[in-house]
Amino acid sequence: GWGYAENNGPDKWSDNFPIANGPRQSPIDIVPGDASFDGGLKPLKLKYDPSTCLEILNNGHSFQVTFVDDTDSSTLTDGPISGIYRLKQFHFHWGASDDKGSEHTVAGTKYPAELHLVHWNTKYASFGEAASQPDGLAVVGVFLKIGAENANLQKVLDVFDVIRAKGKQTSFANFDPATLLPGSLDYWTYDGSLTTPPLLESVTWIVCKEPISVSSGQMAKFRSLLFSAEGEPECCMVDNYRPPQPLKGRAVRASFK
Ligand SMILES: NS(=O)(=O)c1ccc(NC(=O)NCCCCO)cc1
Ligand SMILES: [Zn+2]
Repeated sequence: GWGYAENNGPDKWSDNFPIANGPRQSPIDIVPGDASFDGGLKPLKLKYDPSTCLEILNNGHSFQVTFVDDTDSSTLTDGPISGIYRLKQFHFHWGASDDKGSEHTVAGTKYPAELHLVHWNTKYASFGEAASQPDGLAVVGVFLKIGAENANLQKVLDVFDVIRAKGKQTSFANFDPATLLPGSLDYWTYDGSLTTPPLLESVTWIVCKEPISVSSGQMAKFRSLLFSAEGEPECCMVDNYRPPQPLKGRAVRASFK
């Protein structure tokens, strides 16, 4: 299956997923000077209920925290979208060293990691149905920058020992993903895709301008996870990011001046 190695990584994904060369692929390099301020963009409205937090899983590509999404308890509204989008999961992408790891870049700058909060449009019956629609998904991206230890993030890192290998999962209750958001919710937005196979072109991307902090020691903890399953040769989960893709004429709008 697909991965991030030389033989199955981003340069090979188009073999099985030809949409990899499509017109609205993600991530992209965001050039602030090329983004156009849109006064019509509303502030993001994120309303998360910690009691909808369900479990944490190592899926062999990243780790993800999944949420109960059978009611409108944890939602994204306003911002660049219309209607109600429900939180399904959040996950991260990161590098083997602090000089790389984010998927989106800002004027060529790579951050050590990037958080993705994945939401689906409730005008569709399910995440899977929404994922195949051009307005089906909305992903909020938050950059992580090396600095002070992040106590909220540490709550997630503290369970890594039990999900070290691919396929491991454990219950993870009462975590509030709002604690991982930056102080300012200024954002850039553009039409894009999933950044991993199936690379579906169904994502309204909402990338926050302000990063959150992570310490170098915490980044080392991310790198203690494994791409490999128990009983397989150990392969550290690092560099699980897709590089920026061609903009192909897309507009990037800014919610701020
Ligand atoms: N990195 S990302 O663009 O935020 C992302 C989010 C979800 C997924 N995929 C996912 O949740 N499920 C895969 C199956 C989608 C079709 O049902 C892949 C990439
Ligand atoms: Zn992602």
